[in-house]
Amino acid sequence: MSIDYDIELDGVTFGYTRQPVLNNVRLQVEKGEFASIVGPNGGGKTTLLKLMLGLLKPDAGSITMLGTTPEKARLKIGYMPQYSHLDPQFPVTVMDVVLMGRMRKGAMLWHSKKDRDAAMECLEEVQLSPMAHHMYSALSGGQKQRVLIARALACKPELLLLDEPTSNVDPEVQQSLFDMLQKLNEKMTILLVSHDLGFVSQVVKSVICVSRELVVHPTSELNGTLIKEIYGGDCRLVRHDHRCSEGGHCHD
Ligand SMILES: Nc1ncnc2c1ncn2[C@@H]1O[C@H](COP(=O)(O)OP(=O)(O)OP(=O)(O)O)[C@@H](O)[C@H]1O
Repeated sequence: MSIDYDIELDGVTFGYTRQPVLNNVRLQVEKGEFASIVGPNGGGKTTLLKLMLGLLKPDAGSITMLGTTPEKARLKIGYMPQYSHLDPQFPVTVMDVVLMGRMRKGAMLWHSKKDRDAAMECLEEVQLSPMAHHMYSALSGGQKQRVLIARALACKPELLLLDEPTSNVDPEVQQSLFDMLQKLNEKMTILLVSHDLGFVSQVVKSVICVSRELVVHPTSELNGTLIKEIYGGDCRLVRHDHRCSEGGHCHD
């Protein structure tokens, strides 16, 4: 039986200058997978996501997303960027922010009832529908993250790419984001970038380490030596007990 991959990179090399940021990257993420990219600052994680979205073009190698080119697949990929360019004080409602995810090239500036219904469904998904008409600026950090995830969901994606979804939120909020992402993973493939190996090792089935080269590990392989390899000498050790099997993943 052939395996269905949502993300396939073969021999991808890319550099902003002559110096490559990513070198000969090979990667396959199966449909339904929950995978994470980890690695040191400047290791090329965000660059890898931008290549997957077709926002950057590889110097060598090929990228297949949802069985087609990144450009063609883009409408079926929900993307939450690392730092939202949205001014947190900008006077927009929660609904306005989610509707931004429904905007298409050449689309009108007004939104149809269908758009509004779809945006409300996404807010229900992240348990924020009662706040649809609240000002975005009045929300907590964790609620803002949820709204941005709802915006990424608004295009009804088959694949969700999240760049640092847990930055600037406290452990309790991280836990609720974690629960929410696991629920979403029942319906779509998720790839997230995170510095937080503690968070990642609880959630995902495989960890993709990016530091110019790329290595994929099952989360069960994560240990102090490997973490040092990923992040360099000075790092916080994260202990976790976690097993992966074909039937899914579970905690000891
Ligand atoms: N637009 C750009 N022009 C030139 N160099 C860039 C550009 N964007 C990123 N870089 C460089 O490419 C390298 C990889 O950057 P990237 O943002 O992909 O890393 P990252 O792993 O996401 O880092 P972080 O964890 O800090 O977000 C870095 O050395 C960065 O300085």
